[in-house]
Amino acid sequence: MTTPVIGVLALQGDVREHLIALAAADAVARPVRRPEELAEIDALVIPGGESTTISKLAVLFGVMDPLRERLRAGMPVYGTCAGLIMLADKILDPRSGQETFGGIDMIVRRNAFGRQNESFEAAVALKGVDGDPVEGVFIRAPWVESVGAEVEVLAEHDGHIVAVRQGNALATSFHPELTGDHRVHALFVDMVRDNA
Ligand SMILES: NC(=O)CC[C@H](N)C(=O)O
Repeated sequence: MTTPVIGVLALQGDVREHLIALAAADAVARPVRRPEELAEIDALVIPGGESTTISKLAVLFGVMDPLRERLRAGMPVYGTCAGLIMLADKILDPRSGQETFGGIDMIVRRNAFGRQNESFEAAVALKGVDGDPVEGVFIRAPWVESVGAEVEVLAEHDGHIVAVRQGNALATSFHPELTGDHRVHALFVDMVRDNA
């Protein structure tokens, strides 16, 4: 495959940081928010932000269904934080009307770490990333309450699942795009190349 073209869903959230991290990991990165733009990418990142807002805007911009279709067809996807929530087949505590794209057979709890600690950083050993643990930046982060048989758990923090993979879908509760360490994005770009 030539250099993969990876979109960053640009409805809301930290889009710019993902564009920078993907470019550093040798992908062509571009913001996408319209169904026609979705058709032109090899893979997609769903950024952190606010999952209820992303859900509403996805419906408004007409990308909810086209994106679900592409995910069902196996397009590689990586979601961070709110993006992880958007990839969950089920949310434990959804706001009314909140929908997800789905794609990972898991149940997530929103703002799960929030009660103890709104935001924090912790070293996270992530399967698939060699060397030092990654710096996990958790911002009102969800955790994964439970996963189905097809889901591989890649990392835990304090006994809670914070990174998973199912087929071509990768998700982390934390934000590697905010750290300047591009190893997780490089892992995703490798997934995209393997898929080609
Ligand atoms: N940093 C984040 O993406 C926070 C996620 C946010 N708490 C949500 O529920 O969408």
